[in-house]
Amino acid sequence: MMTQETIAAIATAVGEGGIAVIRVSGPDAVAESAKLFKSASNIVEAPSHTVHYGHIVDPANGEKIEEILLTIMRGPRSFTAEDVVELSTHGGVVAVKRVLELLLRQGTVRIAEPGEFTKRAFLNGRIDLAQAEAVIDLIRSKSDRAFSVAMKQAEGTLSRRVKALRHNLVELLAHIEVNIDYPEHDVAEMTNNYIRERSQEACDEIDRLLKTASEGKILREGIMTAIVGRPNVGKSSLLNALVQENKAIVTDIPGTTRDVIEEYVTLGGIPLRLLDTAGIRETTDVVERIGVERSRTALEEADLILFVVNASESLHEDDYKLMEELQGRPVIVLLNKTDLPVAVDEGEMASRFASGSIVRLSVLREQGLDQLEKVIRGMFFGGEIDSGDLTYVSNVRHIALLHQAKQSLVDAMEATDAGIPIDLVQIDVRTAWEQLGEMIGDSVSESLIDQIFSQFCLGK
Ligand SMILES: Nc1nc2c(c(=O)[nH]1)N(C=O)[C@@H](CNc1ccc(C(=O)N[C@@H](CCC(=O)O)C(=O)O)cc1)CN2
Ligand SMILES: Nc1nc2c(ncn2[C@@H]2O[C@H](COP(=O)(O)OP(=O)(O)OP(=O)(O)O)[C@@H](O)[C@H]2O)c(=O)[nH]1
Ligand SMILES: [Mg+2]
Repeated sequence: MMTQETIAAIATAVGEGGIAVIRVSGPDAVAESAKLFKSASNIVEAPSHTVHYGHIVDPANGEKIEEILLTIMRGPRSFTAEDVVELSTHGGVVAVKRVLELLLRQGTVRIAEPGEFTKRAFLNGRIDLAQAEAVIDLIRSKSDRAFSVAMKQAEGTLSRRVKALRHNLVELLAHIEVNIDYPEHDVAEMTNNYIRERSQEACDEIDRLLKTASEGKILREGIMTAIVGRPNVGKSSLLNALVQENKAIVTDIPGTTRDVIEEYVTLGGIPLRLLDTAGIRETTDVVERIGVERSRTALEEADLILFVVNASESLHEDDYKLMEELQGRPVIVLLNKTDLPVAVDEGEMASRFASGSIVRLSVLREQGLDQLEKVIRGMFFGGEIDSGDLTYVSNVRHIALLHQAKQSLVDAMEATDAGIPIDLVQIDVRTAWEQLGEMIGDSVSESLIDQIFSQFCLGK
């Protein structure tokens, strides 16, 4: 599906900068650029992957417009797998626009749609759909880790696992096919076992991929972590210690924090979206009561709750009330102020919460924060965040397809168990194979492709 039109766009962000780059791709990229380019080198003849110094000149009147560097990459060894020319102009909005206008004025070059360069890389078979989608994630990633994950996917790690899965399903399909053609009663049971085993294996791999989805979301957006507890136990002090800055006001007056304070912090490689909340207690103060309501909302929405208790006092009625609400939630109990004599009944806490989730802390002395970090890592990644192949399914489209493929395989296994003829079972397996294919862009509709690439920015 080779495209014939030549397209151009500004590839760098619009605004002031050192340089700006115009990218041109398509069969006329070199010839059309050459019409505007005055240089010691003849770029029509120049070899691929060479850079040339020269000027952009308006062919209408010979006026020198810009001093540029021009790069040639001939297809298929280019980003789009077509002939690509990049013109780097001086930064700033005016110069780059004038050069682009000159290129477009000639008639055969048109402005690219958002994502069209990457779309061509896909249509020309240089990358698959999952890789192309990762390019969007690359651009949007806001943390080093999210970037590394997207980079891996752009390199094809997810695609390889999906392809391996499909390869196994093709083998299974072939096996079933043989049995449809030569049905022998005594091998039927063996075939059924084989279908069950292979489908189960595929389901297990899909589950592993799906498990990475929630971890992937956490890596991109941070674990929503609410710091809760009754007033004056040291919640704001904890926030400040974790972000290593005095973001929240700390005083010894109960009810200091009135509104939810939000900060991002990376703890042992795990991004947290920390919410410091107003101490939860019954109160008649109107402002404080609104704050307490906001604390409750944060508590309800949190992925992780840091429940702070003042260990130097015995448990308070407000603590008991809160503990009731925390039942069944992902909680880490922080016994704070352990620099003071401990009065809280630790045995009682241990009977209410899993022992691994109780951490002794002194925010004042900065003690116990490393233990907190360990517990968080353990809870979310089984302590394995730094290892693994960095495959994270992040895209909602991929997640939906994985769920569908898994369901098709479950259908196949159930059909087998129910003694349904294997040519019908085969249909379910084939459906799973097709659904996985859609992840990497096998058999996807044109409108879906358009929709995916329209999310890109101009010039990508
Ligand atoms: N100037 C410039 N910088 C850029 C890009 C670009 O397009 N232009 N990229 C745009 O995103 C990124 C680099 N990505 C690229 C990926 C593949 C190919 C490419 O030409 N691949 C060919 C040839 C490889 C080779 O010569 O060995 C291929 O894979 O077939 C180029 C850029 C980041 N920096
Ligand atoms: N001794 C001791 N004091 C602490 C510790 N952590 C915090 N404090 C003190 O406890 C008091 C209350 O701290 P905050 O961080 O404001 O408490 P809070 O839970 O945010 O309180 P509210 O915002 O009112 O709900 C301050 O005087 C802190 O200095 C600790 O580990 N040990
Ligand atoms: Mg506070």
